[in-house]
Amino acid sequence: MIEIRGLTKHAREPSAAPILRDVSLQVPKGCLYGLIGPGAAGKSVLLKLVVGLLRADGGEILVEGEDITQMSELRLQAVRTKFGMLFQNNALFDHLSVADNIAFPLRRLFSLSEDEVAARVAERLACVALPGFETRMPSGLSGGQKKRVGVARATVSHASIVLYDEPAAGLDPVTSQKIFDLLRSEQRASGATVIMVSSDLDRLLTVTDRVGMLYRGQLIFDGTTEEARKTTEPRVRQFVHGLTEGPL
Ligand SMILES: Nc1ncnc2c1ncn2[C@@H]1O[C@H](COP(=O)(O)OP(=O)(O)OP(=O)(O)O)[C@@H](O)[C@H]1O
Repeated sequence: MIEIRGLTKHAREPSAAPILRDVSLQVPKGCLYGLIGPGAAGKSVLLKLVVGLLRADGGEILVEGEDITQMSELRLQAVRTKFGMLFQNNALFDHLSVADNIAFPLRRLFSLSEDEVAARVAERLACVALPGFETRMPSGLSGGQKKRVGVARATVSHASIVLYDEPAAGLDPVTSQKIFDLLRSEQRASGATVIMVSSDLDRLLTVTDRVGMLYRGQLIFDGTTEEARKTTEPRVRQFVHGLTEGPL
């Protein structure tokens, strides 16, 4: 369970509007939560605050009951073992093989034998339909394959919370749908709590349980996927249905 209360993040320039303003939402345990909103609404910043990569200027972020906004870096590192994350633009390490990329969080956060690491990597590669790709280098992979390696890395430590930032950006429609289906089946199998940012609303909403919409740093909608589809809130309705006419 992730509970965000009154979260505020100021912009670097004091005169600019805050990046996030008094955002409160709950992501229940085992929920796949879709975070939507126009560009620069604050979605990526919210994910970075939840994982403690950025510090909040106000409010609380309770991760399984513990407020991470007040934690020391040392304590945060321990809490990060609960997290898996797929960043925007894959963020694979180009100088590391596929296997070393996937093993990275395992080696950093846990003390496992190399045999155990290799077994976990092979199992993850099979799950993302890339069996035997261990020794390949990221530069030799297609965009969709890189995303799948990213999914393997985000889920290799069996994290109870997984954050995905634009997991299918830049992929063709069929590959995108396969990535979303993969993320959904991973989430069902693991029971993880997931927050997913995506601008591919048509596909995102086929896999989410709940949806939140950020607009200019404020949460203007929080509800089930069904409620998001049926809402009469003009900005949310326009965004969810991709309408050209409306207040946005
Ligand atoms: N590390 C940071 N420190 C300060 N400001 C930041 C940081 N990262 C992003 N911003 C600013 O915060 C605002 C929100 O950015 P964010 O990346 O969260 O938007 P987003 O909703 O994810 O947009 P997009 O869909 O375009 O990726 C932007 O104005 C951006 O310039």
